[in-house]
Amino acid sequence: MTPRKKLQGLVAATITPMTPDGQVNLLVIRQYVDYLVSKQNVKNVFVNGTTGEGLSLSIQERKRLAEEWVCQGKDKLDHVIIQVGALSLPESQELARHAAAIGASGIAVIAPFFFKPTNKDELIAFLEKVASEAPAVPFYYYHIPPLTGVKIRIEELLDGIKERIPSFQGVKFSSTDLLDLAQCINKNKREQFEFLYGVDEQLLSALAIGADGAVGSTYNYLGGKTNLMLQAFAKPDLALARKYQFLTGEFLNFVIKLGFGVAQTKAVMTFVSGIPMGPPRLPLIAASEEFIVKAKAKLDSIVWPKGD
Ligand SMILES: CC(=O)N[C@H](C=O)[C@@H](O)[C@H](O)[C@H](O)CO
Ligand SMILES: CC(=O)C(=O)O
Repeated sequence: MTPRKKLQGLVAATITPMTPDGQVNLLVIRQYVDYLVSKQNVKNVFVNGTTGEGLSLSIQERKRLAEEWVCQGKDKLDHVIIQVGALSLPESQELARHAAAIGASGIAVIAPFFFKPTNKDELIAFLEKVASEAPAVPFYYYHIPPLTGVKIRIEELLDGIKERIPSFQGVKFSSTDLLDLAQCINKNKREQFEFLYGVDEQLLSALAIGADGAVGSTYNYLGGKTNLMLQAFAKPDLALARKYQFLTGEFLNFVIKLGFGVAQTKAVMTFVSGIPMGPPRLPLIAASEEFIVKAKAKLDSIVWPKGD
């Protein structure tokens, strides 16, 4: 496999823009790319994941979106990772082949979550069948146990994984189990795997333990502030890094209490960026006007550290 730049820093888990009548709106992806790069300083994206409602889209919609992100991201984005996981193995394989054909920089696979793998061997068997359809494309496992119910620990999963999946590159780690993350990082130093953390409200803790970067929904609209947290951490100016984590956390803590999910993320991104993200797809229901008013007031009230 050709050597590539290790993925570090922030990756925006992209929202899937929709028209008011619920069609995927490809026309705003170009503007979306420019917004992420110029306003949030975020140059990596993770498409068709949780935030992108990837599992609520048809295969055709997923392919068209992946194509649009790769096409619009050309010469602007560093990495375009496509989430190709699906409940059906052949569909997942088809999406993996498609991602490879259009030149995606990586693929990620979420664990099947209706019939669930109950142990490491079952999970690896599934992942291997998908990865082998795109053998030259860096492969990420997407670990999100609160949504999939698949709780197989990553420490266990990674043991010997390169022999089964030679393209294995890393994990998108959306679990609060920092002990598991720490053990993975400690045991896999030689492998150069990438650990991308996915619980935005506690990214600083994951960085402290050695995460390389992060994939998350909030980097769509708080990417700039979170980049400043990363810079402070690298310096290191821990007091400043904490300040950023406390403030982004203050916003998330507030909206989580109101009820916060992908529908609300779409609404927040719409008022912050000005790009119409539209409604979510059923079974998700659009955020209420009351939520939007309160969330906007909260975000506007936050006083960020000076020098920014
Ligand atoms: C469950 C979920 O959507 N997790 C996202 C990524 O994995 C996060 O980016 C969260 O949206 C974020 O941490 C806010 O809670
Ligand atoms: C947060 C994330 O990574 C996702 O939406 O898939």
